[in-house]
Amino acid sequence: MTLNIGIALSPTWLRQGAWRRDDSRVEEMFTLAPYRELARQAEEAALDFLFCPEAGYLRLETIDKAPGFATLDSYTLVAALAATTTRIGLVPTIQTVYAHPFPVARSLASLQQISGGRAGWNVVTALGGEENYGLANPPGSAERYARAAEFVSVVTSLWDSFPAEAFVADRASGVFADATRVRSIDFEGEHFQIAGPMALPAHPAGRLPLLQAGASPSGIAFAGSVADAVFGATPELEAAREQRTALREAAVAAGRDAGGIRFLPGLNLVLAATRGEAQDLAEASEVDTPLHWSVIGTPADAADAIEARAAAGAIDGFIALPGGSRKSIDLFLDQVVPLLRQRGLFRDGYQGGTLREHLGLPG
Ligand SMILES: Cc1cc2nc3c(=O)[nH]c(=O)nc-3n(C[C@H](O)[C@H](O)[C@H](O)COP(=O)(O)O)c2cc1C
Repeated sequence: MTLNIGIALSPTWLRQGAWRRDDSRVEEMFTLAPYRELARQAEEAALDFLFCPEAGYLRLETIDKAPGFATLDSYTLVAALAATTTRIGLVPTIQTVYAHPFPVARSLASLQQISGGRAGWNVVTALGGEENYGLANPPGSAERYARAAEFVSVVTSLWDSFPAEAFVADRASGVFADATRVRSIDFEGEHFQIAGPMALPAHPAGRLPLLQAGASPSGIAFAGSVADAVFGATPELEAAREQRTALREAAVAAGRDAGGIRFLPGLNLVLAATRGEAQDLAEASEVDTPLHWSVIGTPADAADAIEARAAAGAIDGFIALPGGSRKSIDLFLDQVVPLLRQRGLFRDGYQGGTLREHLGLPG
């Protein structure tokens, strides 16, 4: 079995009290430098993708003590890294509750072009932040997912409205684009009215892979109909197995193959050469890990935990969230990933150039 492996591009190594370490380089957290370095290391380890969450608002209650949701904007950061990397996939998070599909479709199509087919999109229905969009309350779950379904449908129609093959650029005949293949979409939905077409062609690599995060029955049904992969928060193995099964059933209910959707839970990793050191690191950094599956231990402990969940049918891969200190990133990429390779759980090097290829999706 080949796992799909991403790594979070948010500064997970500064979480809770870890930013206070002498070597945390917290002063650089709003510059490109630490993320460019993480991207380079992750690409050397041939990971599938960089995954950038996005909260879009700040929790005032905790900002005095820890960064919380204070981060660079997800899309902007990923777009900057498209220029500093060549192989690794790039997955920003963009919410569908307050955004508008036309600029989102355009931004992602542009990212797909400038990255040479390495872009993806983590579709979320927003954690919060309604106060920043003139609303007193967030819309209810059913409404958010109905809008998300329409949003994704219109974005994909816009991507298809100017297909890659329509960009001809034939100097001899003077044909720039095959106008018969570029079409308006004239979309009239419940939430959006958009004529189109998209103002740039699709990339020949094909449609951007869609990730999704949301765990309610509506979220799972939505993922079943559109997502290629799902980011989850499942601390316990049994919960992970149940969510993976529910997602596979939702894909089948939506007329897709069960294997067309991959479950990739978050994996907190606080790593050190010995278990004792890892425990000390977790304690010193006040790392608190209730939300996600967690390993506090050695690289071998992490590889064992990953192998056990894969063998139990609980995961198709994971998104690494290294914490405690930057050392956890180094140990994950330099030691855990090679151990997974030795155990036949991860491919050797890149076998393609696009995110679709890294994820094993049909072209
Ligand atoms: C593991 C996980 C990660 C999430 N990451 C984000 C995120 O980065 N940004 C965001 O706005 N919402 C994020 N969400 C929130 C979801 O988009 C969604 O609003 C929330 O989970 C409620 O939907 P649900 O009831 O289907 O779970 C995340 C949710 C989960 C479960």
